Amino acid sequence: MSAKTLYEKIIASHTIRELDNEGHILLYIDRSILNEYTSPQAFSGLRENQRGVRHPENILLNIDHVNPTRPQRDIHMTDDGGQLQVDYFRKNAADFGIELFDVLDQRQGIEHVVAHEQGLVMPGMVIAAGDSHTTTYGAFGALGFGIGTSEIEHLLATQTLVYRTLKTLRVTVTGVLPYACTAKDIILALLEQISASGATGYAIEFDGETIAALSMEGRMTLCNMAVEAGARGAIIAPDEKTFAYIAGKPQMPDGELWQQALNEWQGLRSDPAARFDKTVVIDCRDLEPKVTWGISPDQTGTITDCIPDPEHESDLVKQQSMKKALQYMGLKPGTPLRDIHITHAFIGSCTNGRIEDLRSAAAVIQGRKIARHVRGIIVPGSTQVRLQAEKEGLAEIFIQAGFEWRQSGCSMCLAMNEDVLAPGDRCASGTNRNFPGRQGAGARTHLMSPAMVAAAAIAGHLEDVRILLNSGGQHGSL
Ligand SMILES: CC(C)[C@H](C(=O)O)[C@@H](O)C(=O)O
Ligand code: SF4
Repeated sequence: MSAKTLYEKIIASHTIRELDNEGHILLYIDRSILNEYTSPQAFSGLRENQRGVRHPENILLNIDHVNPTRPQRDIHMTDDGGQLQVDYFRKNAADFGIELFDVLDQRQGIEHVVAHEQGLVMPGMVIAAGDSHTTTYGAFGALGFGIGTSEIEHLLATQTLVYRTLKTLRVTVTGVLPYACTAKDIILALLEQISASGATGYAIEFDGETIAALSMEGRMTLCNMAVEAGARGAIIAPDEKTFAYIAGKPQMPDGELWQQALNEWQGLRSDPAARFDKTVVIDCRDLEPKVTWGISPDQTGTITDCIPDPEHESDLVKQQSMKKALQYMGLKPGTPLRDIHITHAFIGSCTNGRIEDLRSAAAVIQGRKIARHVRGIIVPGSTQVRLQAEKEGLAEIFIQAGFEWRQSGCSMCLAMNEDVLAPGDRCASGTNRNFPGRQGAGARTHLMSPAMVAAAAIAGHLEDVRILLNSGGQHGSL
C-alpha cells in the first residue's frame, strides 16, 4: 500500500464510491452543525421534495449568527429578517427531530466553539457544515469544511456529499513562538507569505515543532483561519494533547469505547513517506505581533512596520489592490501602524473568542482602563466560555477597564445583529475577515490577536502589546 497523507487517509475511510476519474467521490459525512443563516433554503428544499432527514442524530442546529448579544439574553431577534430565520430554524428542529441549541440554552454559542465543547468533534471524522470556518475542526485531526445551501440539502437527505478531492499542502511551522506572539500571528504570517488564495484547491496539513507546542485553542485559531487562504480543510495530526483535551467532553465515548477510539486515533498521521503536492515552511523565530492594514487578511504587517507604499510594488495587480485597500481604509503609505487611531475594539468570534483568548486579553487589560474615545466590546465565543470567564474573574477585569461584556454569538465579527459599526469607524478586531463592510458599511477593520486588541483598546491606537506587557508592575506575560 502506498504511503498516504492524513487527509488521504480520512478521505479513503469515508469514500462510499468513486464517481469519475476526475477526483469526484461520494463522501460519507459523520456530522454537521447548521446555523439559522445558511440552512433555511435547504430545509425548504427538503419540504418541497417531501424528503426527510436521514440521520437527525448526526446533525445539530445552533443559533449564532443573528442573535443579539446584549447583556440580558432575549429569545427575540432585533430585526424582522433575523426573527424569521430563527422562527423557521426552531420549526425545522421540531419538525425534523433535530437537536437545537437555542439562545437560552447553556450549550449555545458560536458553532465552532460549541462543537468541540460538547465533544462533537473527534479525530478522523469528516464534518461538513453550512459555514466556511468549519475548517476549525482540523485542530482535532478531523476534516472540516464549509458547504453551500444545496449541498446542505443533499447532506440532510443522504448524510453524504458529492466531493472533489483536494490537493495537499503541507505547512511546516518551526521555531519557538517569540514573546507575545500567538497562533493568530502565525496564521497572519502564513497569509502574508502565501496570499489569500495561496491554499485554494488544497487541504492543508500543519506540522512542525511550533504546532506541537501550540495549545489546542491555538491550533483551532490556526485551522479556523486557514480558510482565509482558500483551504477547504486544514488538519493537524492528533496527539496526546488532543486526546487529553477531548477526554470527558459531554458527547465523547468513555470506558472501553474510548480505549478503542484511542487505538484507532493513534494511527491518524501522515505516513513518513507520504507525498504532498506542495510544501511551505513558516519560520517563527523572527515573528512579531501582526496587524492587518488592508481589506484582505494577507494585507498584513508587523506592528513595528509602516503602511507599505503601493508605488514600490512591482506586481501591478497587487499594486492596484493595495491602492484600493488604502483608499477604503483611509490610510497613507509610510504611516507607522502604531499611529493608527481606533474608535472600537472587539474581542470575540470563532477565531479568538475562547477562554485562552480572553485570558490573554485580560493579562494585558488587568488594572488598566481603555482609552476614553474607544468603545470596547467583548463577546465570548459561547455561553460556557462566558460562564468560565465570569468564574475566573476575567469578566470583572474587562468591565472595570470599560469594556462591554456580552452574551455569546457571532456579533460584530460579521455585523448581522445590532452590533454594527458606522461608516468611518475603525476597529481593532480579534476576528478573521476584514473585507469592506464586514463589520458595517464603510467601517474599517484591523485584524490582530486578542492581546493586541487589548493593547490597542488601552492605547487608543494600534499598539505593540509587548510595550504594555513590559510596563506596569504585575504584567509580564500573556
Ligand atoms: C454566514 C456564513 C455563510 C459565513 C461563513 O460561511 O463563513 C460567516 O460565518 C462568515 O464568517 O462569513
Ligand atoms: S464568528 Fe464570525 S467567522 Fe465565526 S462563524 Fe460567526 S460570523 Fe463566521
